[in-house]
Amino acid sequence: MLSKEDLRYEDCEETVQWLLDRIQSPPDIAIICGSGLGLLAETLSNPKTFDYSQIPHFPASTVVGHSGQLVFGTLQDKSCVCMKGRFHVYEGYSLSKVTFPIRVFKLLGVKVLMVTNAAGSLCEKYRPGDLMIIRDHINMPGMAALNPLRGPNDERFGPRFPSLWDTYDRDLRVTALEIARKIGHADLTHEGVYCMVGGPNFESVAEARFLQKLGADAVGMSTAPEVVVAKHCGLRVFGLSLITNRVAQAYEMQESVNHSSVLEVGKQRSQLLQTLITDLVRSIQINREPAA
Ligand SMILES: O=P(O)(O)O[C@@H]1C[C@H](O)[C@@H](CO)O1
Ligand code: HPA
Repeated sequence: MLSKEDLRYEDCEETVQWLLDRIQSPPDIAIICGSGLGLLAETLSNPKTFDYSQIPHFPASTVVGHSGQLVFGTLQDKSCVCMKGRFHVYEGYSLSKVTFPIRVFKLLGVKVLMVTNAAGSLCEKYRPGDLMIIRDHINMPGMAALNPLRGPNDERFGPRFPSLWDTYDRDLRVTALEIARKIGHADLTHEGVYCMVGGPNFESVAEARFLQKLGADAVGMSTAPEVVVAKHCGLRVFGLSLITNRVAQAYEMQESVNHSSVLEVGKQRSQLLQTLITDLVRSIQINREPAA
């Protein structure tokens, strides 16, 4: 049964119609800006911006560093939409709300979803300021039934039992690594496994050790639900983590992390992220089906 919190296909259609009435051309590519990474949205030309509070059924952003705006515009001649701020489960939102924008993007005609996030490093060789192209994820809440696909399945969005084996698009990952090499940042660009936890606390030492043993290279509090829903509805997905801190895996390690330091690293690396995403957008070929 759907709960009162769950948004339906018809709610999605309402939001899509509201947006279509106000934008010039529907987007082909959607970009979600993680904590402190909203400056990515400033790269769009001819921007048309909506506060989340204006958009029917959209939740509000409550986290510092997530300004709560949807920006439509052009990047490298591609029609794009940027989420300046995402929704997190720890804010108290249902997974249906957290992932609602993805379904809106799908119905708007988006083909490719690019997700960015801030994450802590569990891998010896990752340093704050490094980038991790997401190869795969571990959805900790999802594995414990906090999954955005829980409940009745609406086939208009996708199948009951989607497979996640090839979720993070191979061609986009390869191209992103090539771009990192070309712009001279191969040394700080890795490919790895992102693990989502519910947050909002940062990890205890025992939790960090556990996640590292599970095979996670970086840990954060978002992304997996958005990606599950994107894959469910057939979007190509690219994911990029900005490593903002090391996660202490020994009581002797003097690693302190807080949200301000996460945002600070985001600011320092925003130019690099913009360059990488912009070059990746340039490389994407969009095949729009001819109008009927
Ligand atoms: O939205 P993202 O996943 O980038 O935000 C990360 C996780 C928490 O929301 C916050 C912690 O500083 O950064
Ligand atoms: N843990 C969880 N989420 C995060 C971290 C972290 O260390 N850094 C940025 N987001």
